[in-house]
Amino acid sequence: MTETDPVTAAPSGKGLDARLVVRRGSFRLDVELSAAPGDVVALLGPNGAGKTTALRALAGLTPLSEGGRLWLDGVRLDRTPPESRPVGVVFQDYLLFPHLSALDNIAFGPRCRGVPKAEARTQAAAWLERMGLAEFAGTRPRRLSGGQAQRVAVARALATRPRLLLLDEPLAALDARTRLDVRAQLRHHLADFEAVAVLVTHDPLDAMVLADRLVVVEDGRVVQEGGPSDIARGPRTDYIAQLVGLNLYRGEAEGHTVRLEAGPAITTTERLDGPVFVAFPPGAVTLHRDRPSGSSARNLWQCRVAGLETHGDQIRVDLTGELPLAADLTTVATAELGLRPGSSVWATVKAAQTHAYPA
Ligand SMILES: Nc1ncnc2c1ncn2[C@@H]1O[C@H](COP(=O)(O)OP(=O)(O)OP(=O)(O)O)[C@@H](O)[C@H]1O
Repeated sequence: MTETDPVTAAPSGKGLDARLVVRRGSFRLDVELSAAPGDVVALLGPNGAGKTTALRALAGLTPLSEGGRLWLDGVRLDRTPPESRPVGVVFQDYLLFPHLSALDNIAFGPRCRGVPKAEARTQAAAWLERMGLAEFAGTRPRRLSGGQAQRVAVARALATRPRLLLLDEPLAALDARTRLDVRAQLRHHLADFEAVAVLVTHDPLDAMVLADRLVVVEDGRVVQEGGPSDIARGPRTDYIAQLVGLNLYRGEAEGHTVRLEAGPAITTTERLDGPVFVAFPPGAVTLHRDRPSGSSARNLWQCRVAGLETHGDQIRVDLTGELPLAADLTTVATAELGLRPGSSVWATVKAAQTHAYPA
């Protein structure tokens, strides 16, 4: 039984309305989550942030603690046992029944919900067809590839016509190529899905491609939420800035100058006053061996190379010094500058390439 307090009034309207309060040892999750039917929400966050705990609470596998609530389509769910919830779950490692064929794996859900066997199998065959897997109807899970198995798992969850679809790192176990295919197909199915979908992921690309809205969780709390492009343009924590590949600083603006809490000032194009964030991409940073004399860049800092790593077709240079920052350079530029850990360099960033916004 849950320890949840009775909630007096049912929220009006369809969709999900939840406050997920869960205690696990010294960890406390407290996350508000609401979504309309048709919404795809991604829960994004670092290891240990509480994403899986949130998903387990939605599925009913972990009880809510005091102060929590969970409503779906105007019905209170937190006292409903997991198997009776209109919830479909897709796990990262598929969890298909090994002794059942692909078709019977999908038919299992409708069967459990009282659909007669022949009808459940007809529905399952239609799902396999939709997934492009008709020829694998009689195949057992161990003979399916990772991508095929994950599609069967998605079909199995959707076949029960859930009002809430939960996806826990659904692409994490797939190799890069398969991931691309399954991501595209999943996007298509989620776009057609008429109820609420909640996706847990580490991968910002999965989140941005699959979800309409991102909810970023750190240490059991929501630290930022919004559309993918809003989050990418205006990250509000170091974790999110890293995720979307931006250098991020906090400071106090006075006109075009932002004095950082620790470190130097940054000149920006936006005119602002008061507490702000300033962000710029690593690609906006130019490095010089010697202090540049004729540079028009307003922002010039002396730095030391802390590390170098390959990042796509570029080299990501990790810099410490007056201002810790990441810079992206071509391999040729890195070689020409003779950069190695410990090298002393000057970094410039044009004001026009920074973006400042209220904190
Ligand atoms: N059974 C448990 N008992 C006590 N604490 C737990 C238990 N399971 C998880 N925790 C703690 O709860 C916190 C949240 O874990 P959770 O698995 O939800 O995070 P996550 O965001 O899903 O992380 P990851 O991305 O690594 O899967 C962590 O601090 C973890 O140590």
